Amino acid sequence: MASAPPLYRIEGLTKTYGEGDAAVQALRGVNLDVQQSAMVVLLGPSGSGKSTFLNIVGGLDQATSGHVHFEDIELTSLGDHGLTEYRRHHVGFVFQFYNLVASLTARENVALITEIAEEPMEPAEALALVGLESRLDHFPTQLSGGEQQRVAIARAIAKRPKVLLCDEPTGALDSQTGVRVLEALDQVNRELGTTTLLITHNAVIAEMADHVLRFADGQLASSSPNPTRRRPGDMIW
Ligand SMILES: Nc1ncnc2c1ncn2[C@@H]1O[C@H](COP(=O)(O)OP(=O)(O)OP(=O)(O)O)[C@@H](O)[C@H]1O
Repeated sequence: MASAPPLYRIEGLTKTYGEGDAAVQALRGVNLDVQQSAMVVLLGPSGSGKSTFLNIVGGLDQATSGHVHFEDIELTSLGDHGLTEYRRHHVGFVFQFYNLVASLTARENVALITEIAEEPMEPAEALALVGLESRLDHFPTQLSGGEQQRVAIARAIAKRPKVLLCDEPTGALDSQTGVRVLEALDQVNRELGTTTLLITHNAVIAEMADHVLRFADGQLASSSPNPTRRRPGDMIW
């Protein structure tokens, strides 16, 4: 049986910030296919281009040259309106800081997104998927950092995006709390098949990936499948 086509096909991607003497080449020609439903972990030193790459793939930033094909859409040919539509329909984001609305409960924070989505999950269902079924009516200040991050994940996946892009989602958390957050991402990837790209500085986290990308100096230094994908709870920090 033929394998499914990749979700993303990325060719010759470059990004230069600024001009002349001040120009910074953040990406210098990245070529990559991302398979449907994969859990992909991105590693690399600070400044190697990971966030720039994720921001372009997520339609938050424009490439300088090259192509990003998402299914039959070529992101690099879209203007601001097209990129906004792409993000709205297909992409969920999780960042290091959770950006929850302090005056709203967990359920209400998730509902903010489901109100504008086409076929969203019930907020309670999204929160149950990340293990927060008993925290629906808690406010952010009544939740731990890890629980707040799991609300942010529920909010990102409640619109059933094809892709979940996570930039240092455990960066502000201790390792035990971080593992619970990674378990939530692992669960979402396995149950919903949401293709997930996750940036981290912690190389151990690569053990939960199907595929590991290592960035160095704006290029992909390596792109390798992981022989055994571990559950986050089985990873040793
Ligand atoms: N908006 C910007 N304007 C100018 N330069 C930028 C901008 N964003 C990123 N850069 C530069 O591009 C390069 C790549 O940055 P990027 O944030 O993608 O790296 P990173 O691998 O995600 O780093 P970190 O792990 O520290 O987040 C760096 O040299 C950075 O200083």
